[in-house]
Amino acid sequence: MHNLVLSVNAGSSSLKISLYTAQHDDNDEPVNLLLTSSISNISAPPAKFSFKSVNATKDAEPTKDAPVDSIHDHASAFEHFLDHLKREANIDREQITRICHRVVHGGDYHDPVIISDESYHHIEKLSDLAPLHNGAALSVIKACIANLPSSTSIAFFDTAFHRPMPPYIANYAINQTIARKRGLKKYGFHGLSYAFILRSVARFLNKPPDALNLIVLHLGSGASACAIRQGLSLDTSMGLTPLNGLPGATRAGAIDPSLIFHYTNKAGRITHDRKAAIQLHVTEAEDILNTKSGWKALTGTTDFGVITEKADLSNPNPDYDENPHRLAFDILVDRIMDYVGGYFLKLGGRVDALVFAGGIGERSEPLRARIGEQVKCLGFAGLDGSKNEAVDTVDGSVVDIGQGGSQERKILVCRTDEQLEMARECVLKKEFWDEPTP
Ligand SMILES: Nc1ncnc2c1ncn2[C@@H]1O[C@H](COP(=O)(O)OP(=O)(O)O)[C@@H](O)[C@H]1O
Ligand SMILES: CC(=O)OP(=O)(O)O
Ligand SMILES: [Mg+2]
Repeated sequence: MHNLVLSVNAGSSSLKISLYTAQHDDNDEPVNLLLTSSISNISAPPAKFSFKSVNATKDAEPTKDAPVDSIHDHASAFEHFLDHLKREANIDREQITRICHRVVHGGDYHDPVIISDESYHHIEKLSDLAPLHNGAALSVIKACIANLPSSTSIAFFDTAFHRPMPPYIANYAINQTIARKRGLKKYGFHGLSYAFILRSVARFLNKPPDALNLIVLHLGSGASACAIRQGLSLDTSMGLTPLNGLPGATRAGAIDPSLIFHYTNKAGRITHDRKAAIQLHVTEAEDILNTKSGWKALTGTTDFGVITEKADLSNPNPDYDENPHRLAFDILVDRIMDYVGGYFLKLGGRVDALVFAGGIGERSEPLRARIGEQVKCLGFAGLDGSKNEAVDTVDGSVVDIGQGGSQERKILVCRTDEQLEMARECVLKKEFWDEPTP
């Protein structure tokens, strides 16, 4: 076996890894999955390690959510994965010829690029604009260069999907000379996920992607919404950085920008994390809003599953001082409504589907139920309760949870897979296979 493609997704709290064989001669699917691994809770230790070979009995026993004390960041998570791969899965590292890396902020890079000194430094320079992400991805890229020297690392960018956003949506109402000089505009993120979702929903609905209008909610540790018009990103809730828009595990989401100067008088001081693999130059305010806010600040947990359990959702008159979990839940529902309502209007009401994705979107049945109820006023038929409960029992990447079978506006769940999106594109792009590996 040779020509294996490893695909690595450094999220803010997780590292998700898949290994595929490249299938250049197969017209149907360019890749074939061999194994998946994920390390979650990286920012809320102990990290949890999972590993599953497609051919589990032959290769290795699956591992699920095993706590690992030695994992404290993305680089140590990746090293743990490599050790496991060597010990348990009987896979020779030399066979891995291409490694795809999800890089959240690409700035003005749109197409995927092979990692070179130049592209590495481009990504490094953007680290301050994605403080929870670019440095983490670079630490994994470094580990690949050290541990898998014969493979080619390729960066794929979350920002690329949002390139078609019209200027009146992507630009802020600030001085445009300064904005252009410094690249201060809305970039948008979770683009690899939105690309996967668009492709999967198009196949599910049997329509070409460029005929689809969607409102997609990618709700994970970082959460964002996206309006897709005729297969192109029209608007998205994250901005210059992944901080804006919906709140997340440790992120505040959109706030009045003046708030930071009232929150702390040290707002502008530059903070330094001496342990960080890449030195960041972010202010105290950015650090607070990125790492000490969101669900963690409101409730003490970053796990939205725990928040949902403790939210006492059947209580119609919650006491928010007594129950911060309910406050967190209701804040998320409220902010989602802002985007769903706004995007519905921007799409002129022509919406083929509302799609839930990401760790929360795929697993939180109560959150989907609440949103499903609220969007009825927009002409959605509402959720089918039993389909909503049974999502985990249905195979495939897309599940219809709406009432009836033929609604005009569907409500769907999509099991998003950024690793697969990158690996497919890697195999389909001839340029990544023409050059001999270094
Ligand atoms: N059963 C559940 N119900 C609601 N939320 C869940 C559940 N299980 C996991 N989650 C949430 O999913 C989040 C992880 O989402 P994911 O998209 O995998 O994260 P990342 O942004 O790191 O890629 C966790 O932080 C947790 O809050
Ligand atoms: C962009 C972003 O926030 O990604 P994640 O949700 O994976 O942290
Ligand atoms: Mg993610």
